[in-house]
Amino acid sequence: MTKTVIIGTNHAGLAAANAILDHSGQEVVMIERNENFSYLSCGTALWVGRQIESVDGLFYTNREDFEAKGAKVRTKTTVENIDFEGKVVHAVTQQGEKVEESYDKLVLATGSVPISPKVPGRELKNITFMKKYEEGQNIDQMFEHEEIKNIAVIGAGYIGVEMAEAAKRRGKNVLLFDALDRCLPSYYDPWFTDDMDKNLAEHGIELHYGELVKEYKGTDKVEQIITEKGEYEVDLVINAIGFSPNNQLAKDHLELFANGAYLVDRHQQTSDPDVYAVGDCATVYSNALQGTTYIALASNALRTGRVAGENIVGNSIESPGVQGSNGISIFGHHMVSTGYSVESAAKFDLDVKYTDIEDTQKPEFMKENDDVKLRIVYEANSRRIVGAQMSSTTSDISMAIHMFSLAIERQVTIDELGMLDTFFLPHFNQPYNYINKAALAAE
Ligand SMILES: Cc1cc2nc3c(=O)[nH]c(=O)nc-3n(C[C@H](O)[C@H](O)[C@H](O)COP(=O)(O)OP(=O)(O)OC[C@H]3O[C@@H](n4cnc5c(N)ncnc54)[C@H](O)[C@@H]3O)c2cc1C
Ligand SMILES: NC(=O)C1=CN([C@@H]2O[C@H](COP(=O)(O)OP(=O)(O)OC[C@H]3O[C@@H](n4cnc5c(N)ncnc54)[C@H](O)[C@@H]3O)[C@@H](O)[C@H]2O)C=CC1
Repeated sequence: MTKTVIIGTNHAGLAAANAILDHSGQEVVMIERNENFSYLSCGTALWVGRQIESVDGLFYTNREDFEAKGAKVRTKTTVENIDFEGKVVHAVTQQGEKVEESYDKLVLATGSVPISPKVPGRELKNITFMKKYEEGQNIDQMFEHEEIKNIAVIGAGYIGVEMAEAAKRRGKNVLLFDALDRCLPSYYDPWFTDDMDKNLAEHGIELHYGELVKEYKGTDKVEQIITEKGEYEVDLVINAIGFSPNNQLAKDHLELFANGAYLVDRHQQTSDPDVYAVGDCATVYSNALQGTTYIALASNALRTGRVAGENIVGNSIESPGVQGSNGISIFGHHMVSTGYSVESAAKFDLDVKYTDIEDTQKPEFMKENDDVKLRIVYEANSRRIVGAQMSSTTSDISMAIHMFSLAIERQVTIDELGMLDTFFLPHFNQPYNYINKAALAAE
């Protein structure tokens, strides 16, 4: 009987536990410092912005599901340290009781922690992050109060843009700050983010780009934000300037990636053969980069958790690697991307070209139509596709990006895409689909 201890039971830890518990003869202990399980943080902005009726649906499992499969589940229990020689995990419960668990195999699924801007006044009340369920609940309750009028969101990445929309949907004044000169810089080129910035501004969100917070001012609660460009009255600050891997428990024992994530191979194994790392605390293999990188996404957490679990029970499977596919929809403006944008490719020294198209999805003669914008990024010498970005204000384009994700994984070239068999039916497509057209136009 192999005994596996899993530290952290959110998306990655749960996926690993499920993969192991699907096989007999396994002992699994799951340790989690929070009380709740499997919270889909992506729903926070939807709930706070009242786009969904309740938060209840944002939990997709619970401890009873895992106990029914024979796992021992320790919630409200924080792992304090790990004896890697003796293979023993030391933890403490919220009541202060010391517990320890020996292990044959260990899965680190401790996720990520929000990056906190080190500015004076950050300890004032009404300055919050947006990672945990409780933080989302707290923001939601504060939005109930009339006097909470001016909301500053620091960071115009995924969380920041989604929370800015949520606050605006609740009738608040919203100031959105970012260190860079646009929103969503990690995954999209300006050709796309300019449209999103226009969409945000048209919905009354005040954009403060290229503006760094220097200080928070107030007596007990935050009242003002000071930047190098001005001073702003605020009642609530939401910090969303990125995550860093939570490597607290093993940073002195395991090999680390440049940003501190646990370095893992394609089996999710760390430099200690009995220790696996999954989700936001670990690296991933990028098929676009053809190398190791760090991409914190729930989609990666689920897949890496499963790969680790399968390897622990003896199925020596390899991760197929990832493309960092992602999407966002703000006031009905949909954007999806996979792999690298032109700007992010440059950061990774990928020498790329790109081809763009703006088109309608159906023939002009159709009464109703959908707009679509597509950029395909490909490596200059190999001509293999390394990225794609798409947007539409009228239709769901998410399925198309999955095709580009597979194309990157399988190293399809831009020339192969030009003659890809895409069906023609006026209700859906033109005789030459916009994907074919963009690829055929590639230089
Ligand atoms: C607001 C928001 C919206 C998001 N939206 C999306 C989205 O739409 N799509 C997407 O793909 N991704 C999204 N993400 C990112 C996604 O949530 C993360 O990539 C995902 O949660 C990573 O899962 P994980 O299990 O690796 O880590 P985490 O979710 O960070 O979970 C780690 C767990 O480990 C526990 N833990 C840590 N240390 C200890 C310890 N010492 N002892 C015991 N327990 C410990 C923590 O309490 C936590 O429960 C969003 C994130 C946020 C914050
Ligand atoms: N739809 C989706 O797929 C979603 C994914 N996520 C994931 O969760 C993780 C965390 O999301 P975010 O916190 O939004 O990170 P992010 O990396 O997407 O955005 C962080 C933003 O903060 C800015 N920034 C950095 N330092 C700053 C500073 N000092 N002052 C002002 N701005 C600063 C950056 O320029 C960037 O625009 C990301 O990995 C993201 O992929 C989160 C929400 C939704």
